[in-house]
Amino acid sequence: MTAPTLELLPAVDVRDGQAVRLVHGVSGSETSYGSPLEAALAWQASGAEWLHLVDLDAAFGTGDNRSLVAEITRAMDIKVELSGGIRDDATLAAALATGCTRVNLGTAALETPEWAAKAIAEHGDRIAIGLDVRGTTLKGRGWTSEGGDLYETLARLDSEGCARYVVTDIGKDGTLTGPNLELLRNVCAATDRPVVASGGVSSLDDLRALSELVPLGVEGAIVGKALYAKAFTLEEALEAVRA
Ligand SMILES: O=C(O)c1ccccc1NCC(=O)[C@H](O)[C@H](O)COP(=O)(O)O
Repeated sequence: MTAPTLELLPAVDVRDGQAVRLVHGVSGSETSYGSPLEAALAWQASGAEWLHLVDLDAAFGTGDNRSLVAEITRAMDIKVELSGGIRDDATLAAALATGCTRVNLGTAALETPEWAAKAIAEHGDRIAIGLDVRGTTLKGRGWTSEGGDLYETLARLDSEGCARYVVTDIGKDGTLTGPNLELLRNVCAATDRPVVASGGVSSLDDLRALSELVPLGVEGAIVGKALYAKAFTLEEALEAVRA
């Protein structure tokens, strides 16, 4: 039997209707890359099986791009993971109604844990929890507010039946400095649920290093800046994780 390959999730982060990249997730640090729909379609045409689609305005509380994000999700033939500002019944219902494969809850898991637990119980595998950390401290509200200890929260979410975690080292995000492999190893040691790695991928070697963590529980990797900066193509990335 062949070992599973690392899933790749090219990212489209949307701010004010544009595809952007941030550095360390800081509002105002964005570089614009034009139409998010065109970016999403381009990743799909390049062979992506997943799209990681983030509404940054909803995450930061500076408005939202919900109708655009829904339009992009509906235009995709591939699986879509939706993130950003999904924090209550209305935003969760709207996100799930787009037909996305799953949604990421971040802030809600920290600020309204009972609501997040209910969402996990009701929607199972369609809910992933985004664990966005500096060191081992979780961050919410577009990574601006403190949200407690990573490992305590992970234990709580495991006990509530969370299906999957998306783990971002904010210090690495958008910096092209390589993923935090130690953090990912530690998270995989603390949970038996699959982990999607996010933040910092800069090279095909980074993707090969993440592939080596698949047996530990790393299921996928979100890739943003490296693709937009043309450090490699998505086709090359897909080939590298297959090899
Ligand atoms: O995902 C969120 O909800 C979010 C909220 C606030 C700021 C950033 C957010 N997400 C960013 C991403 O998911 C990035 O696209 C991803 O980590 C890729 O990082 P990189 O490859 O380093 O560009």
